[in-house]
Amino acid sequence: AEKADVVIIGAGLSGLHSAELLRELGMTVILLEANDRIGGRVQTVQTVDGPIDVGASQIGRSYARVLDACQRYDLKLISEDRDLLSFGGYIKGAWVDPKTWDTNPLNRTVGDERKINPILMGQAVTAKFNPLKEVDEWLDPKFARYDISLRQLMKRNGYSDAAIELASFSAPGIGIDETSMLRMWQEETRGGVDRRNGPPPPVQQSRDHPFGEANDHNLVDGLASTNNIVGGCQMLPLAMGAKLGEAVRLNRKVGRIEMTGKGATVICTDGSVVSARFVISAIPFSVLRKVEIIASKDNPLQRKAIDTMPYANTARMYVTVEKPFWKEDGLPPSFSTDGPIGMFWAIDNHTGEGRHRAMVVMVGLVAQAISRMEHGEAEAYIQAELVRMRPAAKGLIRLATYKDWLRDPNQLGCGFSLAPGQVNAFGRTLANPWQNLHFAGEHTRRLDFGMESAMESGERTAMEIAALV
Ligand SMILES: Cc1cc2nc3c(=O)[nH]c(=O)nc-3n(C[C@H](O)[C@H](O)[C@H](O)COP(=O)(O)OP(=O)(O)OC[C@H]3O[C@@H](n4cnc5c(N)ncnc54)[C@H](O)[C@@H]3O)c2cc1C
Repeated sequence: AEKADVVIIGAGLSGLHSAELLRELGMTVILLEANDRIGGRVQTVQTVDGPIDVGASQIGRSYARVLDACQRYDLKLISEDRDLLSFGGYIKGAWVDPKTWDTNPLNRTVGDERKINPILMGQAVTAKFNPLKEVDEWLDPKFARYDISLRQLMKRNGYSDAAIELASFSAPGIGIDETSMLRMWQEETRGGVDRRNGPPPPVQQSRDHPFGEANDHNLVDGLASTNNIVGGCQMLPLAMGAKLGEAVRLNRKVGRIEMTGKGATVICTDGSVVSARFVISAIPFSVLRKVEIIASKDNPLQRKAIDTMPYANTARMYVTVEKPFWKEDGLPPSFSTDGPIGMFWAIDNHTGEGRHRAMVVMVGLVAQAISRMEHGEAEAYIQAELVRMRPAAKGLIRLATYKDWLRDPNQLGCGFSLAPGQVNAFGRTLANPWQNLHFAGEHTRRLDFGMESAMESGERTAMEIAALV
């Protein structure tokens, strides 16, 4: 067996950051990566239309560690150019205008609910009842009673069945029954930090699209509210990996971890073996549950977390629209639907004419359903659905690339979730070490979100180990 002080499983941002910090502390590190590339959920695909980030791309002003790493590796940031054109809704087989929804006969909600944009019901209710002020409060037992679903929250607060039905297709998280409110509010409360770092309102207030995809483009200390890395986001893990050099081993899928109390042995599916004093699992629980973990002391609660933590999916089809078909049919360029393709995001090209970039964005239960189809079948189905709803789009949509994160065998999902009851059951302890096994990855976040949470967890595990040697 090869030997190192620390063996890290997974070369996503969390594993890479942990490795760079442990190396700075003088430890020997080996990083085992199942894939033939590093970066995990940071992936840039080269297409005929240029590089496209099919995973993470957006870097906020308060991404301290990510920004610091970009500076260290001399990566250039630019204000994101992905503002969305205005949104409509295709609900129950009809086009609805959010502005006149209040008086639309299809609107069966009651009282004040009638005024809520139907494509935003889930998000609006989630935001309205968020009791958290600080980024760590989602784990505070003081808020344990909110470890419930969005449906339960809406029922508790007297919402009509029609409002609950609408909320089910715009619920943040996996779905209206599947995700704990505390998990949803963690993300929302953390998002508030970025908003506080931006220019004062009303800069973004006039936008009529709902998904926080509008960049305010106002530079504060040289940063817009949303920034991208020039050349694609994968430039960051590539730079980190290049510095680690031969410590990163590609095509090494871990199949087994054996812990003895004094150390651990990690065995890959190709038969190669690495022994180390410490192991860091920097892979999602969706794939860790396929790894055999042998420990001299069992940890039933952690096993439960690894085995049952749900993962959300997103599938996205990135396309070029040859000419703006919305000028033909007079409907809003972007739209959200309660049907099987979720959302169509038309991206502003700043001229209003000619080619536009666009994305079909499937999240939640819609994304889980589309995953049952092979890529080719899914692409054809999505194109057909688009043309069914927007006949004017026929022949004008050209595929750039498609990515379904649930079908990626090294990811099996796009991001961690916690079901109602799971924050109280194991959410507060799942980042704790189990003998020599430490846990990094965005799913072990405490305060942060997105790429920054992966970096946060890499830093935490490096500090845990530094404190033990
Ligand atoms: C579509 C999408 C859009 C996103 N957009 C943003 C955004 O705009 N901004 C933002 O901040 N965040 C975004 N995120 C979130 C961000 O990408 C993640 O939080 C972050 O990259 C996770 O890093 P990680 O190290 O925790 O895990 P990962 O990146 O998943 O790394 C895990 C690694 O482990 C490897 N692995 C798996 N199994 C094994 C095994 N058995 N043996 C060895 N290796 C294994 C995998 O191949 C992978 O490389 C997005 C995510 C997705 C999917």
